[in-house]
Amino acid sequence: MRIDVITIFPDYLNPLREALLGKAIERERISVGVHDLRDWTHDVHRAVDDSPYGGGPGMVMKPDVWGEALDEVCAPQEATPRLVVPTPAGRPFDQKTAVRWSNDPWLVFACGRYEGIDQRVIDDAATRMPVEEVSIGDYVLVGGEVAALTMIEAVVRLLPGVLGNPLSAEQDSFSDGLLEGPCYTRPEVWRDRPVPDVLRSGNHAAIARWRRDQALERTFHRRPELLAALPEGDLDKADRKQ
Ligand SMILES: Nc1cc(-c2ccc3ccn(Cc4ccccc4)c3c2)n[nH]1
Repeated sequence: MRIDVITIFPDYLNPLREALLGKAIERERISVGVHDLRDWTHDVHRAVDDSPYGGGPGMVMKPDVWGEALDEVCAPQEATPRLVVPTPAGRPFDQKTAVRWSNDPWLVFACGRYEGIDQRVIDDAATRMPVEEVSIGDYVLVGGEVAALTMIEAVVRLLPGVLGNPLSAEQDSFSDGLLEGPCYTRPEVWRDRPVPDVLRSGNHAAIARWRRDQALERTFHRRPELLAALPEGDLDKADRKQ
């Protein structure tokens, strides 16, 4: 997978070079290009923003600069990129989206700042490539870089050969529609708190049942709407006793 990120703060994307994602780059599972939007300005001030038409607070990112940047970064090659535009006004990003995008050959992230990017940039790009305006949650960030890092991590960890233990991606929270239950490791007792006996019983059926019950209970208390969204028949008889 190729990933390109366009931003006025390229150093914000340095964490991509660390740890798991850094290893994925070293192993050439992904290639990452980070581009400074100001490289496509032509004025002495390298301006990327201007006042909003219609008035209002803040500034809007200029369409001409973004247009030239996207023309170059997304220039047609053997694959067509999916353009991802983080925004508080976007469709919610979720695990299903991460799984869908993990099959793409090329993702380009357009990271805005200020009050956002002139809408005509998105509308123009959509005539040449799939474009998705996406939110990572109902809270307001200052720019798109943190959202891009979040989504890139969620997608790249799903690629074969990236995670040390591929099973953990399959057993993710949300992969079965439920939240992850609690996890434990040594010591067996810590500050007078023992590990639940069932986890040391060696009875794998009982362990699986306990873990499922914990996931159901946690989902019921913290995210009840996820239970309502479970596909018909996903809750088996044993679950209904919960
Ligand atoms: N889930 C999520 C995404 C963002 C996000 C993404 C990109 C940008 C670009 C500029 N801003 C600041 C902004 C503040 C308010 C209204 C509009 C834009 C951004 C915020 N916030 N929260």
